[in-house]
Amino acid sequence: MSVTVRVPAKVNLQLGVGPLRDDGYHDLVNVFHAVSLFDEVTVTEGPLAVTVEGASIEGVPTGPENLAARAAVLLAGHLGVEAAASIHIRKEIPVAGGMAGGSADAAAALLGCAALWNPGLPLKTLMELGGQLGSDVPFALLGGTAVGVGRGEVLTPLPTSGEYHWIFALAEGGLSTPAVYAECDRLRAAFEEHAVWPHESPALLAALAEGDAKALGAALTNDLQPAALSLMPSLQRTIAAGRDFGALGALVSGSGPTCAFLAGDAEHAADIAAALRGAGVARAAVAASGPVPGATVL
Ligand SMILES: C[C@@](CO)(OP(=O)(O)O)[C@H](O)COP(=O)(O)OP(=O)(O)OC[C@H]1O[C@@H](n2ccc(N)nc2=O)[C@H](O)[C@@H]1O
Ligand SMILES: Nc1ncnc2c1ncn2[C@@H]1O[C@H](COP(=O)(O)OP(=O)(O)O)[C@@H](O)[C@H]1O
Repeated sequence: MSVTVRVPAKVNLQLGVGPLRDDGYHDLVNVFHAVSLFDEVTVTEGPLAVTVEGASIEGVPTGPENLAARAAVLLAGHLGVEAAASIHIRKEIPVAGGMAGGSADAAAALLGCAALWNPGLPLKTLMELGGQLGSDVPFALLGGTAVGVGRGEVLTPLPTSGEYHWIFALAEGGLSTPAVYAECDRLRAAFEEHAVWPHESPALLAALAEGDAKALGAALTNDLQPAALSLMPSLQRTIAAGRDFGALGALVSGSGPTCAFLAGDAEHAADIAAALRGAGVARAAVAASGPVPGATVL
């Protein structure tokens, strides 16, 4: 028997990063938004294995360290069953791109394996297990738009109106999430900036509730952006180009290096994507929309 799960990428609409905690993590205010770039994960009963296909899959492990395999092993342990899951990942989400592709695959594997081994398992249990695998995994199960606090794993769905049109400029190569957090701490220390306790942005929440893309564009923020730009200065040109081409908002997605641009409608998004491709400031530029549902069995 086999189950296929479709799971979305995320962009962070607000990433407020608090001080470094004793456990090596930062307290966050992390406004997640699921967008229509998807990985597809097929789980088939059989010996534990991972295969990956996609146009750009360099760096994705196929051994037990793949987050999808770790998810299968964690769930099997929780249920007291054998981790008999042969996992195939069709990758569209950029790797190490700040769009939570690995977390998405872990979420999809949890849902797919649960469908095979214990179909009645509550989503809440899967989200708790997901939080043990990575801070972004619970959101990939939930989808939509939500604010995450703690490490980002304690989620509250946010009310939104309408559909938002995005362009994602993909970079050559990736950025390591721990390295970007470490660079954020280094820059803060170097400039004697004291990390303040982050709060949800009232302007952002109002824009989302009203479906006001222009106001949302103006309210997008990412405290990791200076660190990502410091590690990959070429991203400054990418961000500037998107603004020049009329994006309503522009920022690095999470820990980067993918850059996200907000457009007024689908046509505007297609125009900005074409202009970014023509300007040669990105490996690729793809249009997508949000919010979309979280991991879903097909
Ligand atoms: C930055 C964000 C924004 O959503 O994602 P990406 O943009 O990389 O996808 C997340 O905070 C990444 O979440 P995730 O990729 O699940 O990270 P984890 O596996 O939990 O942690 C990896 C490492 O990132 C750092 N980390 C992560 C979360 C957090 N709140 N504080 C941290 O300092 C720690 O160094 C940790 O060891
Ligand atoms: N299923 C997976 N897909 C992608 N990367 C994975 C996966 N499992 C483990 N990884 C590792 O996680 C790293 C971060 O990948 P990813 O989740 O795509 O990026 P980000 O954390 O920037 O959103 C990769 O470089 C890779 O080594």
